[in-house]
Amino acid sequence: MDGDEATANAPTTPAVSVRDLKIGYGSRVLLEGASFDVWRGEILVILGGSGCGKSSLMKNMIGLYQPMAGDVLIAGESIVRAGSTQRARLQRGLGVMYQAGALFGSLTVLENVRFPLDEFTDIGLEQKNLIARMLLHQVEMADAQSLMPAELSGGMLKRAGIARAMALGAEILMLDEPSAGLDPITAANLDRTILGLRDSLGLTFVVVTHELQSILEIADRAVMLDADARRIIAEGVPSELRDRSGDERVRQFFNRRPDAPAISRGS
Ligand SMILES: Nc1ncnc2c1ncn2[C@@H]1O[C@H](COP(=O)(O)OP(=O)(O)OP(=O)(O)O)[C@@H](O)[C@H]1O
Repeated sequence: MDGDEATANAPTTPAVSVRDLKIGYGSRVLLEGASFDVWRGEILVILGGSGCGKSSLMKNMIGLYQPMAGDVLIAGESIVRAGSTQRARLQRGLGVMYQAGALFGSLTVLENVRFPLDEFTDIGLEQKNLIARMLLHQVEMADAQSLMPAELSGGMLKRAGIARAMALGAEILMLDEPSAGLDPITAANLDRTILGLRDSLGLTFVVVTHELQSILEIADRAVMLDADARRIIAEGVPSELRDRSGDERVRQFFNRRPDAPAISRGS
């Protein structure tokens, strides 16, 4: 048996691989020794309390910031060590939605979704409009294409942001706090859309959130960060982390207990 050949042909390259990553700002370290994989078609959630570095981790994963040490591989290629051309190519395979959807206020919803195609492709206008409408249809926003962002509800802004993140055909979507600021029903509907996109298009999602309900609903796996430990303190299936984690900090999070000391709250 040819082991090398088997390895080369095995469909085991993660969509994203985070390897011994150390991140921070200036001399301040937020997280170190972080390693995990995101598999194709998987929804992986990054969770943890406020300020533990979830968004910063995501920004390092998409090559927006340079980590202090370690590596991030996108489909096997390092986005950390990539030159600018290679990095731009890798980034085009990553669709990113920032917290508020970040739409341009002076453009219609359709124009916002079309924007990456206007910027990065030579496709004709009719074709681009067709793609943008199709994307809006996929996020259940077909009727809103002519509206301005100011006319949209919070949930609609997020949906339009997701459609725009998909415009260049990204297979990996990174969503920063998609349910933040949404009422529970709107958040649940958005969760359903995210699951639908994964199921119908096979997209891979990395979702930063601390919305417990959302985590339990959509995540195949979660990695949990902790500000004090500056490490990943848990990784696994959310319901198993909730029910079986031996770590009090993890149980506190999943059982919605406030930031009480991990000890002394027992019986
Ligand atoms: N560009 C930056 N320069 C310096 N410090 C930053 C920068 N961005 C974030 N920070 C700091 O890093 C820490 C982690 O921030 P980050 O936004 O990554 O956390 P988070 O877990 O996503 O928080 P939240 O859940 O509140 O959004 C915070 O103390 C923040 O002030």
